[in-house]
Amino acid sequence: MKKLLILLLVPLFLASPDQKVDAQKTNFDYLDIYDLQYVDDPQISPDGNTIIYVRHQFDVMTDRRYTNLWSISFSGDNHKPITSGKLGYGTPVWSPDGSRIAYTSSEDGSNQVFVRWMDSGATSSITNLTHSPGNLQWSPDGTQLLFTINIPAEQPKIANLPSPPEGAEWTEGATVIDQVYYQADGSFDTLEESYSHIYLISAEGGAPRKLTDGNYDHSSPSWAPDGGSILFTADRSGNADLDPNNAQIYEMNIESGEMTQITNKRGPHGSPKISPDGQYIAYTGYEDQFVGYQLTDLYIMNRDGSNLQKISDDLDMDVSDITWANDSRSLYFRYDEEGNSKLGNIRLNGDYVTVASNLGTSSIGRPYGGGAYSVADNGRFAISLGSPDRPTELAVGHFPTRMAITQLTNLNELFTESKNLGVTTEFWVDSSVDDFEIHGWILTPPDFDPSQQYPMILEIHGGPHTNYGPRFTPELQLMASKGYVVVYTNPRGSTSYSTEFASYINQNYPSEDHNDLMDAVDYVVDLGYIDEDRLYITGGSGGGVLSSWAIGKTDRFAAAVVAKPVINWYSFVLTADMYPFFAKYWFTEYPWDDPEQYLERSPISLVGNVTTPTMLLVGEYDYRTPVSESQQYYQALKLRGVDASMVKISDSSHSIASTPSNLIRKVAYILGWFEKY
Ligand SMILES: CC(=O)N[C@@H](C)C(=O)N[C@@H](C)C(=O)O
Repeated sequence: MKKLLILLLVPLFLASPDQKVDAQKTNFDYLDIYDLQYVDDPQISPDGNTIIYVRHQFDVMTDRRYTNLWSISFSGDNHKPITSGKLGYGTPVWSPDGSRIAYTSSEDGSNQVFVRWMDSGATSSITNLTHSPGNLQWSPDGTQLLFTINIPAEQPKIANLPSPPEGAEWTEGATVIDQVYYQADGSFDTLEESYSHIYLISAEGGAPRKLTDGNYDHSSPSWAPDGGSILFTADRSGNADLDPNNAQIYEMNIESGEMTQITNKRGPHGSPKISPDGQYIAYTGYEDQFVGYQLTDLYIMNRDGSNLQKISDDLDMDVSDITWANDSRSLYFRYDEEGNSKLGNIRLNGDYVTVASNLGTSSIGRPYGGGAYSVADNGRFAISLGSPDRPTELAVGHFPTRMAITQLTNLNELFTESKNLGVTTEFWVDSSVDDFEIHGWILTPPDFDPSQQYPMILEIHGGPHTNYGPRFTPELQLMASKGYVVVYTNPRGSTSYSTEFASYINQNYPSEDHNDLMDAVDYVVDLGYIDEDRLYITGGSGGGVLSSWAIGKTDRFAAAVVAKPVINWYSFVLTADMYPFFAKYWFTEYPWDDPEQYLERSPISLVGNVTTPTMLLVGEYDYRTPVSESQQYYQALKLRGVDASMVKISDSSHSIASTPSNLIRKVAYILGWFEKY
């Protein structure tokens, strides 16, 4: 695999000239993050003439991300705002005739559905909801909209408490928890028990009609082309919480409310969509094997569920975000291939082609995959276009004629013109343990000169079933701008290569993924410009697992920052927010039945070897890899007399990069720790 590519790339890399810095430009610095602008969720009109997209910006005074809707024609003219201000406007959807858009906004204080008439600009909120709407879907005739909201269930009452005397100041009280999911990373408060339901509302407003019932979650609603019924997914078994990953597809007749279950195989059945000719249902998913990673495939079947066929056999990469082509003969889909996020088109016989590459996200953190697209009836499409050198912009193209993909926006032109950035170079390295080849990237500092010696940071991704790629990453650019060579890779377990590569670490994590990381370090060190006394290691979440595992195996790193790690799988599955999934899919037994299985792959089992000065870094409200994981490692290191510190980031969930100031803190503490050693 990839031998030829290595031969081509390595000499190219070795021959690369010094990176010249422009004296007129300054290096990318912490506060520059607030100047970045990102394009997201581009929605092309049904006639392909206009694109509405969501523009992300950051406010340095409130430290918040705000979003507005902008409009631009397919030719790139007439670029103008639809909304303005420092609030949240998002999820735009065109009505089928292109005369209106629906979107959600918090401009009235709480999130509501809005409709805008495109010719006059008249805009109105059409809901008065007490909970945030999502998944807006126009009916085919444009008269109605579907949406979902989370409705709280009745809360338990265990104690009959006396009321405090008039004027008394008692403490707050108690939080009563009796549901399986009582915390979710990103929500700082304890969760109320709630269920997602589908609603229907007239596109001109009025009282919404609740279509679904019961204590079950209902997701991904979509219309049948005749408007008479809808599809959605739900796990109505009554045991969805403890037995996750098992959503089935249902069809509901809108008039009668009658519901038919269409699928029955155990496993996730995601995003069902009926073909425009009404003949087929397409969905993404798999038949559950109860393992940490399984490939998400694309299936089609008849409307009644018969003649089920997997059509993505040739792809061997996860399929997401499917959209039927207008002629019902193919589907557009998103996938990641070798660390590159792409838009594809697949015919019903399984033949597929890449329509566009380098899709980008609006993340200011690390270089994870993702991206968004939409396609008009005539094959014109809009994508969020990424690049290693700038934030995500808007681009358009046409399928199947394959007109050149044209970047329409340049929101960051002045930024990129005034900044010296690090340069990203790809490499592949042979695994030292088997036949896999490991893909990675080197981000060199703006003034890089290969005849000099540089400190190097190995930065490791989490998931573990995700991928990094040559994408714009403010987090790692900040490290490069401070003079570090930053190396990041996709060790085995990463997605976007093959099922064999991603599933290698099923119930086997960490394992040879550690060797892959060390092979990448050896490769870059051998290039001759790394000061081996200044090798550093960091990584977050799954990357926290692998960085703490690494310092238990080797003392080659001068210092480590283990960010939001899992240190002890036993405690992790009993404290993490998604514990039913982790316990059932990442391990074969519960921890009390087989503690050995948990301990042997826990970084805490290697802490007795660690001599590397180590900082732990975690968000104070991280409910995915809870603070107690970092504490265990910190306390063990202290007991052993190893240099250690622990940084708890205030007001932060697992997604430290979701607030600019917290991302800045994360990088500054990492670099501060490395500078000490
Ligand atoms: C499935 C999941 O949430 N895994 C976490 C342990 C993780 O590694 N998250 C990654 C994506 C991160 O970088 O936060």
